[in-house]
Amino acid sequence: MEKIKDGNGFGSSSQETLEHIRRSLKAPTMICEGTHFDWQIPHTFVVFGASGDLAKKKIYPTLWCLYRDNLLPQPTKFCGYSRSNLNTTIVRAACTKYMKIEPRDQERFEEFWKLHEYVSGHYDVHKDFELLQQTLINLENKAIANRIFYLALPPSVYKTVTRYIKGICLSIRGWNRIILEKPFGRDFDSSQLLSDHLDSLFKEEQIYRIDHYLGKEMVQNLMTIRFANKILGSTWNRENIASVVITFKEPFGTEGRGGYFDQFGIIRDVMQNHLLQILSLVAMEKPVTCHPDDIRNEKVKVLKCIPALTRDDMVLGQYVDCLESECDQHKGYLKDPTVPTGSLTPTYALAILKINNERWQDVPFVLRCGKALNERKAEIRIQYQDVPGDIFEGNSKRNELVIRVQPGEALYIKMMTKSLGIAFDIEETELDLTYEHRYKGSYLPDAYERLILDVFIGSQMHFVRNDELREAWRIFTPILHEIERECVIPIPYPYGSRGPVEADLKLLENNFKYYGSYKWHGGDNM
Ligand SMILES: NC(=O)C1=CN([C@@H]2O[C@H](COP(=O)(O)OP(=O)(O)OC[C@H]3O[C@@H](n4cnc5c(N)ncnc54)[C@H](OP(=O)(O)O)[C@@H]3O)[C@@H](O)[C@H]2O)C=CC1
Ligand SMILES: O=C1O[C@H](COP(=O)(O)O)[C@@H](O)[C@H](O)[C@H]1O
Repeated sequence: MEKIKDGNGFGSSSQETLEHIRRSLKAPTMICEGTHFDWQIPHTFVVFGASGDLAKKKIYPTLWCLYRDNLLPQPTKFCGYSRSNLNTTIVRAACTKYMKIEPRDQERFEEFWKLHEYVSGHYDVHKDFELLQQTLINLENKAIANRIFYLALPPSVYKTVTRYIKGICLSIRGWNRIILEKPFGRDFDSSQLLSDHLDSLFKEEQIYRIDHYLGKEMVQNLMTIRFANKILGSTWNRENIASVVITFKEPFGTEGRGGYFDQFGIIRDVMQNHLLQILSLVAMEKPVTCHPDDIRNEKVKVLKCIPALTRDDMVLGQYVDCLESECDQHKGYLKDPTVPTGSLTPTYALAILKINNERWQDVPFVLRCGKALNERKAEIRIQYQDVPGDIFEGNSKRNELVIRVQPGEALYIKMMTKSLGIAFDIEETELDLTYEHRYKGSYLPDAYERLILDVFIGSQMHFVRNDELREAWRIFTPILHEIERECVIPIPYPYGSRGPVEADLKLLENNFKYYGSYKWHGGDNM
């Protein structure tokens, strides 16, 4: 029996990579303890919320890519479910523009849609779930099948839908797995209620809480960068590192989706999940093995060392009109007609987190995220301390290790070298690993492709465990409640700017030095 690593091991050239994955998957494999991937057993993938945005933009296109690349068990069939009176033809028409279909794939694309069914039903009507169950049984030709249920739904219906899945729609002789999208609650208590509810229906190993940042190449890379490199591993501590800044920036605002965003705000939307997940991978201790539970145990341990945030740790912002006088497109958050009048919801947040353990005591971990900023960027910036006893007249600048998550995956180390030529000056340069150059022409699977494949495989390495979630809410709930209770007014920042100036001051106070002198000569990194 071949043993493959949890996760997916994507590598060099796309063709080679796909071949490798296929070979590994086709052998009946033991993925992690107690989990089999049975290539030949029929699987059924049920998409709840099939009429929605997420389903058409992400889930169906991902299923298509996995099917096209022959990565799914055979046969895998698909069933959409939502309240709208649709059919497969209509679902297909809605999704097609988000799918990449080369002329050579046309035949396969037709085959893909022949494997689909659609059921129209309510989320709280018993007989509609009976109809779904009957449709699934027919789709599976009454054979043994494993089932995956993807809840691409608003959390308000999670409880009823999961109850009906459990009561009516489970596969009797195969396994059943449930994928849930964030938000997993609004705060500690609501998240706990949801968790208790899910616990009463399913085992933790059946529940896959998706945080799609855990499916991104450079986020998955963090474990390797840290634990397979002596040169980095030995400096990864408070003796060498001054501060860590984890950033998420988007160059667009809510653009008509303000109704949804306003209920959550940027802290719940991005910081409490994506950025905190990255932090835990950057800061955790080395796990005993690469087993998903060993990794998640370490993530929980480090989160437990972080005290709940307070007002002093935060800077909050909300975007207003773009400053350019002729710009009438980039209007302030409050001018989005879907945003409630006078909303105080932050669209920008910076938080300083402290980790009270031997490795990180006194090293600020800065999480920053915002909408309607000057660029699209997600990165991890590890800033090293000043060189002690500098002999270069104070001209040495701090080293930085930057892990660029997107766009343009890269890892670079900013360092000082002698300037070229006869002079003995020093200058800033970089050791640069830009993926586009190093892995030219390679196929980088989308985060959802990796994560959905992981669910088929049964690997929970890149999914959020219940206790991680509890710790995340413990850190953020008091400050979220305080912001709401005290109607904290966010600092205005112009659409297209870098966010509130106060955020840069906070960085400065927290041992992050910005020199403004570094020049990148590598061209466009987008
Ligand atoms: N392989 C590659 O693709 C490489 C690309 N590059 C590119 O070179 C460019 C510059 O490199 P970079 O590492 O960002 O170096 P910089 O020195 O320009 O920026 C360093 C950090 O300082 C922040 N910053 C900018 N202005 C201020 C300010 N006034 N106060 C406090 N902080 C500030 C930036 O964040 P922010 O503006 O987000 O707040 C950034 O996090 C980037 O576009 C980078 O992507 C560099 C090396 C390799
Ligand atoms: O979860 C979310 O993430 C997206 C950004 O995802 P990305 O993969 O495009 O970086 C963000 O736009 C959205 O508000 C948030 O809910």
